[in-house]
Amino acid sequence: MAKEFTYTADGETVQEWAETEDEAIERACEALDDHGIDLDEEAIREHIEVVPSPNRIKSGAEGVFDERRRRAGERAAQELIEDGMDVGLGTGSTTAWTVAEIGRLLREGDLEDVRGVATSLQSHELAKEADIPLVTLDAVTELDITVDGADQYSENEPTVIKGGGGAHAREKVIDAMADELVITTDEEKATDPLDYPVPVEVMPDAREVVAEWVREAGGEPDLRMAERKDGPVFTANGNLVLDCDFGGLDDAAGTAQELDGIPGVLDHGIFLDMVDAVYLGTDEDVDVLEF
Ligand SMILES: O=C[C@H](O)[C@H](O)[C@H](O)COP(=O)(O)O
Repeated sequence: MAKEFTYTADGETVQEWAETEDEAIERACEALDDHGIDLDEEAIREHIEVVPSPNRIKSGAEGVFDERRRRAGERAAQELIEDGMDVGLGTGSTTAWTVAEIGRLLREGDLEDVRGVATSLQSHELAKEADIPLVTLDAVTELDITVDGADQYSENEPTVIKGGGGAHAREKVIDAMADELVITTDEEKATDPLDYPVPVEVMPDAREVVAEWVREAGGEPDLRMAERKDGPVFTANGNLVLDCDFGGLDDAAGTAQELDGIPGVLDHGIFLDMVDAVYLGTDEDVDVLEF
């Protein structure tokens, strides 16, 4: 988790984040000086909160500090999580705010007895740092709710595309186990029909033949390459990811069915008819779509 300083005076907001509290204080002092505001270190510390670290999330500071995603993620935690719930904790920049907010509500005594199941190592680490008690996936068979993110959502059907961070196979299990699946996202990710290239997790040795079968199903597969490592991305399950461009998914159910039937595929990123609600952050507020 990173640290963020926020201070508002005379209608002006000074906001700085850093990986450590000391760095955040240093940046806050510089920013306050620039604004001619005098605040001592103790007061600065009082205005520092724990926030998700952009260095550990694929979309970086631009995604994590997108106000619309932050608003949606936090609002979902405030409105949906209740005492005693077992909660699936989604992956990505938007649900990172849900995880951070659940942690804050627990620390401040506004929530109790909540247990989380992480959908990825990223959300596991975040939840640990946010002091959310965690249980392993094999310790539970049902969840009260999962709050997850999406790479694209539809305003007209309860289907999303996920897996931009390669976490979709585990996410699909945890999303399916929940009585309620709520997607947190921002208004820019709405598209009809869905056309985000579908992430397909595939056994490494089977990548060429699976790519061929994806082509026969009408998709154009592209092996996902790593950014700070030579070669391709390996998932948490030791597999590869083919990003498969099908153009617009006029028949999402048909495409999902074809991908389900390909040997060597662990899972794909079409989450068909799974969504109960979408919390979408807008520039001003959070809108809720219910299905
Ligand atoms: O594999 C990653 C997940 O499916 C994420 O939930 C998805 O990529 C959305 O992430 P973000 O909220 O950062 O856009």
